[in-house]
Amino acid sequence: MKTILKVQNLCKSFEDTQVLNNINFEVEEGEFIAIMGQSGSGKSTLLYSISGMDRPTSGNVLLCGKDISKLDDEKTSEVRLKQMGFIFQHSYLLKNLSIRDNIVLPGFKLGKLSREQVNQNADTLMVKTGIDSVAEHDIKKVSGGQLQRAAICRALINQPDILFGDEPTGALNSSTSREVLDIINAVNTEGTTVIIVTHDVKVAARAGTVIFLMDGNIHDKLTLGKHDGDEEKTLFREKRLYEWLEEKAF
Ligand SMILES: Nc1ncnc2c1ncn2[C@@H]1O[C@H](COP(=O)(O)OP(=O)(O)OP(=O)(O)O)[C@@H](O)[C@H]1O
Repeated sequence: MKTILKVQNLCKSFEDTQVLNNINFEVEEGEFIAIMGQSGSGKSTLLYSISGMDRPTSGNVLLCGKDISKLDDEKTSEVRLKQMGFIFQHSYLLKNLSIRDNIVLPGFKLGKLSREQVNQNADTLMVKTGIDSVAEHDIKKVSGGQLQRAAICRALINQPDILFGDEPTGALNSSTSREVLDIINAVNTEGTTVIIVTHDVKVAARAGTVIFLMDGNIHDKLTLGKHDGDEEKTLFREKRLYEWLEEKAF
């Protein structure tokens, strides 16, 4: 297996408050990592520092062997557009644009493929995620679950190496959340590396490895192995994770 992301001695401070202390970990291509930890432990700060959304105070972040932590803003944006996809709790789709137009936008911006090819790829993604019937709808006229699926399609339009998520199902009800998680698992099974921050055991139990942050340090890791979609095994994974978190007094 190839290492896709290598985080070395990563520290992050805001003014005189150190939030991340010397974080080290590696992610293999095709892994699914969940980052958990108490509120304020530094989960989002870690996600932003390894995905070019924020700059570490010190340390290195190697993406496919290339240090992205010292790149200027323009180069960082380029790396993010080409190699990373992002989903958040809220979809942040652009108002007054259709679902399709939101999805194709990063593809047009990258300009690697023709507009026709980008549109075809958007069609494939929308069929896969079950939103092809609302492709031309205004984003104000679709459900929260459909919006989040559209956000996933937008994140995947440039075939990123890594899909990052910050509480990607945090605003969804439980059945919609399950459907979105199934999509994320399917994307991962097809080979995209996934790294998400979550408080939710049901979300983290979909990951192969759970990293537990405490006060800006990696306190522990739990290996659950690849999720294969089996519902009974999902329940077992959730139970295993609950027990592990209980040990940590989470
Ligand atoms: N831009 C910022 N400026 C100053 N302090 C910040 C900034 N961003 C985060 N922090 C601080 O860093 C610490 C970690 O925040 P972070 O959002 O990473 O935690 P978290 O584990 O994701 O929390 P939560 O689960 O509540 O979202 C907090 O004390 C927070 O106040």
